[in-house]
Amino acid sequence: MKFSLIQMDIAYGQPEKNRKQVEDHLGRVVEQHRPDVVVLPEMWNTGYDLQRLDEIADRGDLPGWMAEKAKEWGIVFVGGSIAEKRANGFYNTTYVYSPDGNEVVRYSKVHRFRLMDEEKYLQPGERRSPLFSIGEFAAGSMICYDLRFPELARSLALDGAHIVFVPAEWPHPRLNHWRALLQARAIENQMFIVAVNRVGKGGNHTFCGHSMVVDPWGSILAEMKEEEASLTVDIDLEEVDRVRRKIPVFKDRIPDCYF
Ligand SMILES: O=C(O)CCC(=O)C(=O)O
Repeated sequence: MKFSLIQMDIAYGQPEKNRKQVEDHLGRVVEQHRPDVVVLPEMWNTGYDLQRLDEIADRGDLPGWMAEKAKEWGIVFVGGSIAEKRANGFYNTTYVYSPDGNEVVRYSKVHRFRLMDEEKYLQPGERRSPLFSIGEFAAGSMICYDLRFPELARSLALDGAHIVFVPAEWPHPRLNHWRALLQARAIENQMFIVAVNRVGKGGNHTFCGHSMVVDPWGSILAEMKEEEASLTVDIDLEEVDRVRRKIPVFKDRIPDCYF
């Protein structure tokens, strides 16, 4: 199965410009590589212009637009995440669509990143499983800072996830954390991690790119640098079961010992 990661710059607080950029990237990537799955970065419609969310957050247009794109291109579309306005506030939400344009899951980021003031502007997501299917395999999604909470990735793995997507806007100077945590989550849960970060500047932050695919053994199958680019990787999801048979971590867990 082919997975395309779109590592893009995001125009600060300019949703229309960003939608056009996504449309262009998507068309190019799909025509060139014919992927089965395409993944975008976090909050690709607005960037971290949190103070202007009332003006710029999506009010219900983008989910329908992403559904159409999934159908037009016949892809599983992991729509990164978008800033959206709901009746009770703003959320940072991932929508995933099947190739026939149906929504298969939506997940709003639960852990809010104080270093970038998320708790002042965004509501935490509701507690429900971000699990969905890609063919016969279970997949899950989390968003950026969620990566620091091994419990979430472990819950997805315990629910059967073979692959977890991590759309992000992860800034410098923590590139070393990004790389180490992605590998750690893949190794400890013996699953694929497909992580899509943005590049460029926004507000006071410079984002570090290095989107990558990590396999269940912890090897980085492919990694981008710090420029706008896309990456298409062939992933054999059956590798998860092979690794889990080799070192049967999930059989050897002793939940009673974990206080
Ligand atoms: O955890 C980090 O260092 C970065 C997290 C982040 O930038 C985010 O959640 O948007």
